Amino acid sequence: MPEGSTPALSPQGVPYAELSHYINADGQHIFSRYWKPSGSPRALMFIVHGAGEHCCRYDDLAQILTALNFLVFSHDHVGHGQSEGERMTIHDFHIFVRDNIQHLDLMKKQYPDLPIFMCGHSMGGAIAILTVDERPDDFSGLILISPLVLPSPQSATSFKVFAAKLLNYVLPNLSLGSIDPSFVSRNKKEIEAYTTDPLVYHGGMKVSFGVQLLNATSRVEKALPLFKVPVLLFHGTLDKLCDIRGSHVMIDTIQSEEKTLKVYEGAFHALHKELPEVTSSVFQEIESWLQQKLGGTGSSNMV
Ligand SMILES: O=C(c1ccc2nc(C3CCCCC3)oc2c1)N1CC(N2CCN(c3ncccn3)CC2)C1
Repeated sequence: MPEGSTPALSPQGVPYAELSHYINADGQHIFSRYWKPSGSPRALMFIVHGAGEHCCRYDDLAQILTALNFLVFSHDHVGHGQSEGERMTIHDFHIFVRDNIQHLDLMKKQYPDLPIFMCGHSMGGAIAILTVDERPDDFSGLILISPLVLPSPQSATSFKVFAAKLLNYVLPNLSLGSIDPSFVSRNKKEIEAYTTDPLVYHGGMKVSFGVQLLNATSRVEKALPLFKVPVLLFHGTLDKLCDIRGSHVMIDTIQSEEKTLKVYEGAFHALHKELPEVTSSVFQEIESWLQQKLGGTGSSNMV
């Protein structure tokens, strides 16, 4: 460290020298996380978290994947968790995709011969779709948990969309309010864990961020007709944040030979943080789909 210079600190005041991270194209420190299997890895899994949360919330899923000898990696998007950047603020949604591709290339360099899968939740699902769309040959499969493909009709009526786009010019930092976690999961323990997590952003979503999410849904819609990578999709019928119709549109539009949509009756948005019977089913489905991808042939079905 040159004399006199102060060490770069995370938003929580931890020196980045003590944290795994990479530096993105804008010179921002992006906190990264790695879960390594005990043996030599047979594949890589890139986990992409959603808006307001952070990658360490995916430890449960990562543990299951390392038991399958996956090396799991992820990072906190700019403006999230332990990464730099104004909280939940982005002027171009593509920055999330750009940073994803940078991390992907770092891991490809380190593990050039391993197949790579990606798993995204909610906004992270949109980021994952757009990342795979840019690098289709880099991925052996994509897993999506309640992805943001279409906004829910409640949160994005045409009046609200029009108002948000207009407001974005005059009051981009105006809060649209924050998510009620009880709308997102029926699991009281998970709701408590989320609401007390200091790395989660509990502030309201800014108008400018909501507009970027809308832009993302338009980009995703354009990407679907040419999408060919194998997909495993999960969606709850009572998702109030990301409309399940988006997953139906996706499964009907993509050209992937192997595509599966698992619908969970009565389940809310965060399927990986839902009632135990839902979350364990999702994790079991992920396990068997990956085992089949790495060992058997693919198939296409919807249940
Ligand atoms: O990525 C999202 C997210 C959040 C808000 C959104 N609003 C939209 C609309 C808004 C209008 C314009 C079009 C898009 O999409 C969103 C996606 N995430 C991750 C999810 N969080 C919710 C809270 N979580 C939670 N809550 C309770 C228990 C466990 N986890 C973690 C996951 C929400």
